[in-house]
Amino acid sequence: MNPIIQVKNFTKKYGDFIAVNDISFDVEEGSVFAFLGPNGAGKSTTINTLCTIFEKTSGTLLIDGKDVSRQKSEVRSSIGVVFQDSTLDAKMTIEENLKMHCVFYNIPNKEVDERIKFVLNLVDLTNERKKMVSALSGGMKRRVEIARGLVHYPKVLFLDEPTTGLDPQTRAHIWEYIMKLQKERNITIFLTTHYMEEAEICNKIAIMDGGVIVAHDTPYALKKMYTKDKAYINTNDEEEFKRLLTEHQLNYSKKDGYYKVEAEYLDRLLEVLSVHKEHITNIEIKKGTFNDVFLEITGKKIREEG
Ligand SMILES: Nc1ncnc2c1ncn2[C@@H]1O[C@H](COP(=O)(O)OP(=O)(O)OP(=O)(O)O)[C@@H](O)[C@H]1O
Repeated sequence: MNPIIQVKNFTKKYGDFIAVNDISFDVEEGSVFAFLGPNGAGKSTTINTLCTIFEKTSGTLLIDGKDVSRQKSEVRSSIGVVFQDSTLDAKMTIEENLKMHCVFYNIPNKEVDERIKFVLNLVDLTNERKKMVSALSGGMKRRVEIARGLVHYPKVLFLDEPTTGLDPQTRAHIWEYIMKLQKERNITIFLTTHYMEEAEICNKIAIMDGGVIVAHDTPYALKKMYTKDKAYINTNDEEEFKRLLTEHQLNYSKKDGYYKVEAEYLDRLLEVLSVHKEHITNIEIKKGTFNDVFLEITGKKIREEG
């Protein structure tokens, strides 16, 4: 395992206010890493410091072994950044925007065409390259931003809510590109999202709240730790069913005519169901969701899209 991003005891203060309080985490090379948290958690502060835009107050932040405070230009050539707000020049074509970025990054002239061809192919925009950015849909603009973030061949791509405001089909396409980058180019993706189903398909997730990291693990481990499966049951003998649940020390609640029973103690639940089977009219088992994980850890619902 090779950590391409290393954050150690990072603190950032704005005046007396501690926005990020002594956090440490690593991101493995070639992984897709989701950085989540409610509003004001400290995500943007952390990302902006990693991207060399903000100065840290204390701690060590390394990207590909380079210090983000002391080796800014080396770090900048190792990272690509796609922010939420478009920074494309709308009065230029896709190709012109990419060319401008190549100049900015001192890409040798002889390599420019090949690189532009390569990144446009990655996001399926080869045939659109002569189009003006002003004429593109929101999804296409986001794809151009991703292509531009890649044209200097970074090792890490930072994506700040890459799919916010896009329709489900375009979101799915953006995810295809993200996964392709990871698999075929071994690019490390560091992203923020408020779509829990997107966080769930990442390799690792860190959840920030109040300036600290409150959870950091695989989606599977977090789900296992923070959610419980539940059984939704209808019965035609409620009194007897309640008696059995109580006798077997199973927590339950009743809503809209069905009993919601925690399926944590499966052996006890199966015993109740077996004794009571003649009276059960419907049963459904629901798995815990990643929304439950987020709610359980932060006590807050993830921001819904407006
Ligand atoms: N320039 C600043 N001066 C003072 N306080 C700031 C500044 N920038 C951010 N903060 C505060 O620092 C805390 C962390 O902010 P940050 O933008 O990093 O959070 P976030 O997790 O990215 O939130 P969001 O999801 O809303 O973007 C917040 O309380 C915010 O108000």
